[in-house]
Formats: sequence, C-alpha cells, structure tokens
Amino acid sequence: MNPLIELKNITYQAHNKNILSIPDFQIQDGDFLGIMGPNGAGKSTLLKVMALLDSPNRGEILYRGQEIANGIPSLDLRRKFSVALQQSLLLEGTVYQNIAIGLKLRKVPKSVIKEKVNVWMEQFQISHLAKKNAHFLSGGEAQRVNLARAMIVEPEILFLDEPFSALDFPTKIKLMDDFKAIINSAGTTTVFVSHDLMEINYLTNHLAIIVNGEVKQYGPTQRVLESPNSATSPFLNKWKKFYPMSFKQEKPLSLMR
Ligand SMILES: Nc1ncnc2c1ncn2[C@@H]1O[C@H](COP(=O)(O)OP(=O)(O)OP(=O)(O)O)[C@@H](O)[C@H]1O
Repeated sequence: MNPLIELKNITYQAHNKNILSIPDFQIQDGDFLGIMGPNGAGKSTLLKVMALLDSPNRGEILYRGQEIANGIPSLDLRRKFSVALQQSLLLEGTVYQNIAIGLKLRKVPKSVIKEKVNVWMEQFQISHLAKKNAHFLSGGEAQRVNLARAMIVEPEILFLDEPFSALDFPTKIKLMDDFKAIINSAGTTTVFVSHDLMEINYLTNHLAIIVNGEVKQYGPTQRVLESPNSATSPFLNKWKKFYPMSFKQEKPLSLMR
C-alpha cells in the first residue's frame, strides 16, 4: 500500500543555507508521528513542507503515490489537510463561528454545520463556551477550539506544531488525555512537532528525530527512545535525565500522581 505522504530528495534552503535535506521519508496512513529535535533543527520547516504550506527548493512530494504537480496542491487536496499551531489564531467572533468556519467555506448546509459543531464542541468539552467571544478564552479553552476547528472538517491528515507547549501543566495533561481519546476514535493520521518528550512519549506511535535538517533516526517511538543512535543520543540523553520514568506509559496522564 502507498504511504499517505512521501517526500523524495527534498532540499529546502533559505539564504543559501541548507535547512532541510530529506532523501526519503514517509507518513503511513493512520499513524501518529512525532517529530522532535534540538532548537532550529528544522522541525517546523519539515512540518510546513509536509503540510504543503511551503515548497522545497528541490524534490518531490507524493500523496497516496501521486506526485503533487509543481508542489502546488489542488483545493480538493488542500482540504484533506488540517493544521493547528501553538498559537490558536482564532478569528473575531464566537467559539461556535470559529469551529464552523471550515464547513462554511465548504458550503456545507447550515443544519449540517450546526449538528457537526455541536458534536465537536461536545467532544472537546467546550459546548458551554459556544456563544463566548473567542478572543476572551483561556489558553486551554482556545486550544480546544483550535483543535475542534481542525478536526470538524474530518481531515485525512492533521498537522500539529507545539499545540500544548504554551499551556500550564494541569491544563496540558487534561487536554492531551482528551485529545488522545478523540484521535484514537477518529483514526486521523497525525503529525506532531513537539519539544517535549513527555508529550511525544504519551501520544505518538512513530518518532522522527531531526538534527541539522536531517532525519537522523526514525522508528516506533519506544524503540527510538530506548535505543538512540550516535546521532540522536546527545539530544535524547539530555531529555532522559529530566524524564527518567519508564518510557512505556499508557495510563491517562491526569490519573498519574
Ligand atoms: N524563511 C527562512 N529564512 C531564513 N531562515 C529560516 C527560514 N525558515 C527557517 N529558517 C531557519 O531554519 C532553521 C530551522 O528552523 P525551524 O523553525 O524549522 O526549526 P525548529 O526545529 O522548528 O526550531 P525550534 O525548535 O526553535 O522551533 C533555523 O535555523 C531557522 O532560523
């Protein structure tokens, strides 16, 4: 079976500097892929290239085995992708209006929009905020709205860049628990950039470690974390000092004491 997305011989440069160099990388259908690495390694750039938000200087991007001509996706293809960033970038208007926007742009009938917004507000436990101005939400509430807005269009692939990193710890673990259950039930392929080993360990099935613009290690998350190679151990071993607990962690984080 073809991977959902494949990158081939990708080079991304800025100001004559190589930011990314990716000979071959694949995202499999249904996977929850983590991307981790030192500051400035190229994680966000890789996410933007995979999400077709930015074009590489060279190389090919394939979607389900089909090359995307000139790296420019059709509107149809673009609509299969959703992106949520650290800053939730909510629009002027209510929570309801923010979550409805993707369906409105797709000209979905109002009655269907209402039904779906209600379902996704319930899933993210924000139904009580429906009429609230989105600019007056707490960080955790805003990120729930952001994720509901990304999920309501039922994307084939969801790209997340540090969505939990600005949240305080209790808010973060509650949202991560809820989000994990939602993604497990929806089965959405997800790509997740994070700085935080706890988030990566808890959420992802596969992990790519990127250093200096290159994927230096890729595999099942537990295997990568337990057996870093010579290129990734300087980065991962620093983390392990601060996160020495067993790497296998299936219990909801909010139940941990
Ligand atoms: N358009 C650009 N012009 C110049 N330099 C860029 C551009 N985009 C990215 N870079 C540089 O490329 C490198 C990788 O940036 P990127 O944001 O992808 O890294 P990152 O791993 O996500 O970093 P961080 O962990 O700090 O968020 C950095 O050195 C950054 O300064």
